[in-house]
Amino acid sequence: TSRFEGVPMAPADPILGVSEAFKADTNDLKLNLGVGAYRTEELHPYVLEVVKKAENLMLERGENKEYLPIEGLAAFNKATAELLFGADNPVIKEQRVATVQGLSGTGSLRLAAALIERYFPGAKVLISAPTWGNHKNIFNDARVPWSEYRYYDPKTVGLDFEGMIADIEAAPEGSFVLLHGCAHNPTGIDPTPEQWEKIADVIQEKNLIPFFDVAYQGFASGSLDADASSVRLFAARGMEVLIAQSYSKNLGLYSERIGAMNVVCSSADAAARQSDPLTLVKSQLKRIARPMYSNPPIHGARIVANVVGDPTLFNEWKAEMEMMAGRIKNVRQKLYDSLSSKDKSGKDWSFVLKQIGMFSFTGLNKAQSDNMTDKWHVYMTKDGRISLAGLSLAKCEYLADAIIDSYH
Ligand SMILES: Cc1[nH+]cc(COP(=O)(O)O)c(/C=N/[C@@H](CC(=O)O)C(=O)O)c1O
Repeated sequence: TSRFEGVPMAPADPILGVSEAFKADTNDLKLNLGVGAYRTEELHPYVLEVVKKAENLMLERGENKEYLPIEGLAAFNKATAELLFGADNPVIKEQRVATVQGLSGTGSLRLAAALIERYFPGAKVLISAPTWGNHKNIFNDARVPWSEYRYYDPKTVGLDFEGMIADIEAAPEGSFVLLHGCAHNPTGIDPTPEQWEKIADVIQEKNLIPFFDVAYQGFASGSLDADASSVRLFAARGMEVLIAQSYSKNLGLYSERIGAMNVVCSSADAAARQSDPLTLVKSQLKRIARPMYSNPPIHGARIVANVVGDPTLFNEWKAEMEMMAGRIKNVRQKLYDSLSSKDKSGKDWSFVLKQIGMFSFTGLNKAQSDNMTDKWHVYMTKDGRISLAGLSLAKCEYLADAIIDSYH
């Protein structure tokens, strides 16, 4: 007998496990609306043109594969902070941002969780109800306590703003509040600019710490600046903020694992570098990263630095992001049209149009989601989320039939 027999079977991942089930399905009607990964109208994965151009440039240069510093590629760290805030933002000019390259969004969130666990003992993180399927795992494994703030209101299929504010107001001083920068996952429901102002007010009044997860900058609206407006609003108030970034979706670098952890500190006493909070925080993020993975992979960092660093490539990237966001908006509209023309029940499907980003939160419960898969071969997460990025215009009628059948 093996000494590993006592190891229990881990549950399938609520999101990535759906892709495994999809692959196993032999029915050619099958649709993978599970994982949030962009697909073309032909439902193929998409490598951005600018990524190919940057990689050709890199190949011609014949760069080496020496270890990166623990904090990552300097050119990437500079570019990623400037993308997030805008190069002329005071937090950049005053050098009040510490940036450490992370293993994409997940790895960056994990670095921050480890920092919280180590230097903010007892502090908890407030996460939205519902939230991205991996947030709870990340904080559980980092042994950081969390609790939920109300976010989704099934009655209005909208934001429960009063509940959200009440739960944030009730949080103990010094708690971290995890916020989705844009394109909330899984609901696709974002606060309005006025609501973001109120959220910032409450976090400031209650002396809480804002912690942004920015996984879709530029991919939600097609504009890098618009999608970063919530983060920039908090920074403009002089607040200290944690921000995790990912280039999985907006630059299509899913498996390159490229992202960053940014910390905005209120004071950056550049002279007294030793006691400067940024230096202290960066030193501890490095201390955490070294035994975890030592130093990050260089390839994705170079791609981002090359794309952002070259004005032609940067503009081409913006155009490709608008194209991707545009295709998803078209699919969203076509799905809405199909649902409202096919469904005779009089149900109001306009929530499908109001939601932003990659996902639509259908309101289908677990049993109904199971019906989508078992009967219609539509693969989606059991919280009722569908990734529109995996949907083509050609398949919208079929999906509408499946949703209507599953609802009623
Ligand atoms: C909000 C959010 N934050 C972080 C991540 C992590 O992505 P990374 O590739 O580590 O940078 C994802 C990925 N979301 C999609 C894929 C996944 O679950 O990993 C998803 O929700 O389908 C998010 O949706």
